[in-house]
Amino acid sequence: MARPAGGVTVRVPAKVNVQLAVGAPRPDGFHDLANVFLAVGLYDEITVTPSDTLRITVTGPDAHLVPRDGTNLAARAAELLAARYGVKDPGVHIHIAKDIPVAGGMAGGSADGAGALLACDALWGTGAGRTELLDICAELGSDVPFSLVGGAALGRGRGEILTPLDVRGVFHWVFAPADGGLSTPAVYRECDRLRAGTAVPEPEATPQLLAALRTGDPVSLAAAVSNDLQPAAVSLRPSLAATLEAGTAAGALAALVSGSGPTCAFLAEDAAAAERVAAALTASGTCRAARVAQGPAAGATLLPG
Ligand SMILES: C[C@@](CO)(OP(=O)(O)O)[C@H](O)COP(=O)(O)OP(=O)(O)OC[C@H]1O[C@@H](n2ccc(N)nc2=O)[C@H](O)[C@@H]1O
Ligand SMILES: Nc1ncnc2c1ncn2[C@@H]1O[C@H](COP(=O)(O)OP(=O)(O)O)[C@@H](O)[C@H]1O
Repeated sequence: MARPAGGVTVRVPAKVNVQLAVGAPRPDGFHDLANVFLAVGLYDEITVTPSDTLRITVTGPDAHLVPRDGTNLAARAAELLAARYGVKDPGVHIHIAKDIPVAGGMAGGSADGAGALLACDALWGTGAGRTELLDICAELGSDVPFSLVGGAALGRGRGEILTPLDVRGVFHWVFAPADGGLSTPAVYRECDRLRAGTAVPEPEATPQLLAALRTGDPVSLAAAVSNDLQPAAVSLRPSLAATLEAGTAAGALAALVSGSGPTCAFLAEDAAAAERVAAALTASGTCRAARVAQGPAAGATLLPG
């Protein structure tokens, strides 16, 4: 389906967590993190046009899995912005062209929240500054601020307190979405269950990982990636072990679960190696699909016209 005419369109990337260090549960139910985000070139496009009421439409392979009601993060973003700035006619048609796997650990819902916020700000001329937009993003969800800024960043707190990171060059990735998603709160609960009775250290980004990003060396990055949620995701979805193994056997430098999963992420030496890993994963039958993408990618971006 073509983009609805006469609107404002924003393109927003997915993310992979190259390190996800998870602390002990906090009294508010969240976990303190050292969350090293890398935005990657798989995108949702959010188009907003004036309408009498709030209306959501979605296209794309996973469209049927996306809520069309007020729980959609894009709808919540529009409502929060309108309430904060006293927008007189906040009716809006939000169209989501969805390419990011749903409930896949790649922050697709967060991308749509950040995208709708930026698009509505432009449509309504609210003139919210970067700080105000980031503040609304943090209210929408822990990962939403990163979807707005993109690139690479260290997320502290519950992931919403961002420090941009230097990255040299591009890293070549393969992403293997699974059939069916995993619930983020359920994966954090499983992580707590698996670690019950053990001392959980304060989460810290490792110097080796940050150095690997700065030098742009995929072999160094592969040696440093880690995800504390991976054992929990594999515990809830044991078939992920076969997907990870298939990517490693195909020559990936590193294989890890993306965030809370179930999408598996594979780091490759270069573009040609990524294509080979993707082909082998597709042929292995251990995942729904396999797609190459590069990171870092730019954050939420207004598209011309
Ligand atoms: C795991 C991560 C890694 O980047 O991403 P996904 O894999 O979901 O994409 C994030 O921490 C997901 O962030 P996000 O999806 O924005 O979570 P939120 O809406 O803020 O929170 C949903 C639920 O996840 C749990 N949660 C989230 C963040 C955090 N630091 N600690 C938590 O325990 C809580 O149970 C919370 O109620
Ligand atoms: N715009 C949206 N796109 C996808 N899912 C959304 C959206 N808004 C709310 N959700 C809800 O958020 C859940 C998590 O979706 P998503 O952000 O894609 O995954 P993850 O948190 O694993 O990165 C979905 O199962 C869905 O119920």
